[in-house]
Amino acid sequence: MPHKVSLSRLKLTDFRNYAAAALTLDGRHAVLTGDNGAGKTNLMEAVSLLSPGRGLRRAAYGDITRVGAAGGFSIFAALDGMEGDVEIGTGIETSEETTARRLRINGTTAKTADELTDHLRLLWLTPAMDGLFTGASSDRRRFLDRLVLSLDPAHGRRASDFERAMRSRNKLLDEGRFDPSWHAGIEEQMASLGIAMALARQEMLGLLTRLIEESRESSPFPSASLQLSGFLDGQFSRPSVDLEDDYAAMLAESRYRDAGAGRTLEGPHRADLIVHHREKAMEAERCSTGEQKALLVGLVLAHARLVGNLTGHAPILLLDEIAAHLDEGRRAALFDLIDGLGGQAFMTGTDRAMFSALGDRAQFFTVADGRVFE
Ligand SMILES: Nc1ncnc2c1ncn2[C@@H]1O[C@H](COP(=O)(O)OP(=O)(O)OP(=O)(O)O)[C@@H](O)[C@H]1O
Repeated sequence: MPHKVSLSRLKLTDFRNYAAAALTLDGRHAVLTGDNGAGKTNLMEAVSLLSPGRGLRRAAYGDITRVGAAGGFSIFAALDGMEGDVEIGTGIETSEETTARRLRINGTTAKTADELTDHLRLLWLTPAMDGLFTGASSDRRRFLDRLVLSLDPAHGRRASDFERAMRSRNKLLDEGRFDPSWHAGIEEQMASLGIAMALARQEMLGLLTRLIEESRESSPFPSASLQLSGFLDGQFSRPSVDLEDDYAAMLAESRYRDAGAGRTLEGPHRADLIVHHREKAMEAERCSTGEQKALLVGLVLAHARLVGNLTGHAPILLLDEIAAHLDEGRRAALFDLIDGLGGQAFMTGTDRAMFSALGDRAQFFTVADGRVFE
């Protein structure tokens, strides 16, 4: 069983609808129940900001600050983390738009938010992700990149460096500048970063596929088969240096075409994650709403198991309204599966009775009007 990483304290100030709130957790799962609009998802969002990036809503930091607050928001958390006890403080100073947040780990300012991944890994599933299989490919790419990131923290830097290089190339093309040496430098950089990104995604899918196959029999959820499409299709077994050379050559050849299109038409930014319902041999997008949800839950839990196996530390799970729409038997099976992952899960719902099968495996909190109590 992987080591359990668990939050023991959470304090919020001027965060969404919380002027001030504090939770003391005892290491079990945390169930948050309350009416619509009470602040359950806001609490999950606060926990999600203990990972790099903009959290589970991908919100602008300025929007997170409580309306009417004089300054910015802050989050404080204490946890038994991957390297032992740790205290994390994060937030922004003013409610004005900002792209950076302050981050202190054990009282020391962190250089980058990537340092958070030394202490905990977080995975989430929210109702906003329900349309993942039918929605835009950019959402699936982001989902996939989050999966990669939770195992390979360098993936985020790679992706943002690739984006930056691609923007420079697009700008040169837009300005009608076709200086071969300028382009070659940028395109070489794009090739090395882009191929590394694609290979990291492919490796992640390979690991996940193997794990899904191994646990197929015991899972109450349908199993997904996963493929990347749209970039390097069928070429992943080739040496990466050859892939880099080919991609750089492809970029060099397509300068005029890309200038006409106003963007770079080939690359890891065009890849898509293709998911099939394995037992039905059906594309996920053609499955029913309930089947899609079950596939997604199965996928996220398989990934949580993978992170636990590979890092030796179970990730913290944020599962927003996960038990809704499930019958009693399926809910109980789901809770057993979540508990069996060995980590701490945060779960929300409107009705406490929905979580009764968790019994004393969970600590129950009531959320009402921006207040939270046991
Ligand atoms: N920056 C903000 N300042 C103050 N209130 C905010 C801010 N952002 C969001 N809210 C409010 O927070 C409230 C709680 O939102 P949240 O999404 O957490 O509810 P919830 O308990 O998850 O509800 P549901 O069951 O409907 O999903 C909403 O009424 C929303 O208007």
